[in-house]
Formats: sequence, structure tokens, C-alpha cells
Amino acid sequence: MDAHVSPSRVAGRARAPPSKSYTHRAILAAGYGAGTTVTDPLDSADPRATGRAVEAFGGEVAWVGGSDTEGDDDGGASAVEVEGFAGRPNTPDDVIDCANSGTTMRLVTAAAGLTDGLAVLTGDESLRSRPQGPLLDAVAGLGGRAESTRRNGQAPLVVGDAMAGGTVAIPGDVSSQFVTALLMAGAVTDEGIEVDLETELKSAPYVEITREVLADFGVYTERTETGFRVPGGQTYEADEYAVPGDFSSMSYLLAAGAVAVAEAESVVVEGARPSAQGDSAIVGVLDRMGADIDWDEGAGEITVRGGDLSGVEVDVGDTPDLLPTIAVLGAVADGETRIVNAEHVRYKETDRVAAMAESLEAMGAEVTETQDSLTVHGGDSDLVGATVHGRGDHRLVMALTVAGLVADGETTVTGAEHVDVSFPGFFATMGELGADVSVE
Ligand SMILES: O=C(O)C1=C[C@@H](OP(=O)(O)O)[C@@H](O)[C@H](O)C1
Ligand SMILES: C=C(OP(=O)(O)O)C(=O)O
Repeated sequence: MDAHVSPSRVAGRARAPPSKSYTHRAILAAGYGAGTTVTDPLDSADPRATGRAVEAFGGEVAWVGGSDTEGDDDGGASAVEVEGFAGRPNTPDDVIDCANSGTTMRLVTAAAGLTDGLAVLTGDESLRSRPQGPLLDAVAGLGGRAESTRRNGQAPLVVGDAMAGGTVAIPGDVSSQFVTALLMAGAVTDEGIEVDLETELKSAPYVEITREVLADFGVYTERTETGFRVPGGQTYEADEYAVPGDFSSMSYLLAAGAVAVAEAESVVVEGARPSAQGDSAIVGVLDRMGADIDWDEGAGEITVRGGDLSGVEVDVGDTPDLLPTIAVLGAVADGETRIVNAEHVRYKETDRVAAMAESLEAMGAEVTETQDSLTVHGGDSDLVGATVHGRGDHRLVMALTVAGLVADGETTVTGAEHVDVSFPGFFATMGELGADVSVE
């Protein structure tokens, strides 16, 4: 499917979907426990994959309700009722398909390390090209078995043999999801798990999201001088868990409001309550760039009224998922926007540093790419409509759609259906805000 975007102005109120990161964790934590109702879950392809994994491990997962209680009426489930496998997972009867979801594959790899038998994990072509090696080494170091079938550190994976726990060293600069996975699994081991970081932790706020969710399920974790520790023998327990709104998804709506708000109007994004999400940094980035933006944390509402944007330097070490959004903002802003500390952004659904450089160049922007940075020289020339490729990556599709709002002529974004990974109602929401976008 392609999205066709024509220059247009936006205004009005919108609600971003619930957090993908919190939903994954809540569903798996519920699986490690006995039973939990997860309310306002993100009902999209990635959390659904985590739900299927919990079922494969012996849990029961029911997505119930026809529209969100939060009122965005996107047709998604309003709750997930999980009956857990309570402690160590059972050996699955079949292969687990993690589809396009890195979070699912990492979190499920450590869980699979706890099974008595072996689990086989696979995913789509993108997921089968992403790095898993350090996590496989960790599971093996903790007494389990963990192998890449192609012996290249990538899925398909074979994992199991009842990992016991203990202490393990792991690099911090590939994926924080390795740490999340080990903390979640470690709580139900006998010995617990201590993770020593060999290099500085990238995407660190995601581990804090994990620790917040685990605490809400009664599971204790702690930071150590060199990493994190979770004692073993713990029980996951929560009757109900409510998922907050997703700041990565909000970033597209806020960026649209910053670059394309209608005269004397505003874009108000609802559901923006403070949480451990590092991607709430988008509010500060927009503010630094000169957007007229205000976050009423009590009301959970962010209001943007456009602004004359100028380039800034942004370190995305903690916030890799914001890179596509910030690159688009940089292409519209005057002057130079330098996105630094970005090497780990190359290990996502696609290499997002290269992909954004290529797409923005195709739209007439001047960009400079290094291994760990992307500089966008905005303002000199206006963006022009072009056909740009979503590369099967939801975040590229959404960010490039925002760019299309202010490009001269029509922009076509291919692979538009991939928004179903994290924001299934994205195009409907953009249309309701006034964006001239059609999907066919
Ligand atoms: O744990 C999570 O929920 C996530 C962690 C981040 O990945 P890395 O830790 O691999 O950078 C982020 O990019 C991803 O979208 C979600
Ligand atoms: C990288 C992402 O997710 P995951 O790692 O779960 O595929 C993302 O949502 O941008």
C-alpha cells in the first residue's frame, strides 16, 4: 500500500495510541505471573506477537473489547486478559513467530532460555537480520542453550535448556532489550541474574520502563555499579495494569503540528502523562528548535502552535526511535540539525540513519551521514514531493508522511501498511487533523 500526501495544514485534538514498550512488558509480565488484565493496551502487530509467545509458553491471552476505553475508538481491543504460565514457561509446541518485533524476539529469547526443552524463534526478513548475538551468549553463559541456526548471531534461534541464572557481562551499545529480557526472566530463576555492562548503555530509559513495570508487578530490581541485578525466586503479581500513551507515536503528531499547523490554530495531543519513556524528550527538542509547545503534564496534554524552527544538536543515545522524526524536523528547520550518538539506530527494522538520509535527499534536502550521526542542512531549499520508500519500517512511513505535509507537490510513501506495527490508526488520525493523505 502507498500513502499519497499533498501539502496541507493540520489542527485539532488527537490521541496517540498506548505505549508499545509498556504493552509488551505488561503482557509478558502477566505471562510470568498467574493472571492480569492489561487495560488500554496497544493493539497492534508487535504486542500481538508478544501475546502469541505467552500462549506458546502455556499462557492464555484474550484481546477483548471493540474500542479503547480512552476514547480514540480505533477499533483495537480495550484490554488483554492474560492467564499466565506462572513462573518458568513451558516448552512451546511449535515455532514462535516474532514477526517484525525486536522487543518480542529479545524478551522471548530470555524467557525461552528458562524452558526445560528448546524453543525455536523466528521472524520476518527484517527481524532475521537484526543482532541477537550478545543475548544468545548471555543465555548460554547463564547455563542455558542459545544458538543462531545460521551461526551469524541472527534469527532463527534455538533457545532453552533451563538457564539457571548468575552473573553475565553484556555490551550496552547494541540493544537495551537484552538487559530488559534478562531482568524479566531473571526474577523467576533460582539464582537471579546480575548484568554487568561492558560498554555504556544506549536506549537506557527503556530499562527504566522495564523496572517500572516490574515494580508494578511486585518484582524487585536494582541498579549496581556496573549494571543491573534482579534477585531470583520472585513472583509476578498484578490484577490489573493500565498502559500509558506512547511518546514515540506522539512525536509524529507533534512534528506535524510544528511544521504544518493551520493559521491561528493548534494541535493538541492527548494521553501524554509523564512516565519513564525517554521519547518524551521530543517536547524539549521541539521547544529548543523554536516550536511554540506547551505540555500540561497534569492534564496529559501537549499543545503545539507551529513556530519558526531552527536547527539544533540532538543526542539520540537514549531516544533512538525519535531519529526519523527529528530528521524531518531538521529538513524543515533553518540551519543545521545534527543528530548524534546514533549508531544503534542502524540496528532497527531497517538502518534508519541511511534510510532517512536517502529519503530526505530524494525530497531535496541536503544531508551528511557518518557512522553515528546524521546532519540535516535544512532551510536552504524547500522539500519537494517524491516517491520515498518506507522499507517496511513503520517509523520511516510516519516520519516521511509528516515531511509530505510541507513538501512541494505530492509525496508517495511506499509500504504504508507497516504503520500497523505501532500506530494502526495513524492515517485516520492524520486525516482527522486535516492532513491531505490517502492510502491505497
Ligand atoms: O525495549 C523497548 O521497548 C525498546 C527499546 C529500544 O530498542 P533498543 O534498546 O534496541 O535500542 C527501542 O528502539 C524500541 O523501539 C523499543
Ligand atoms: C525498533 C523498534 O521496535 P522493535 O525493536 O521492538 O522492533 C521501534 O518500534 O522503532
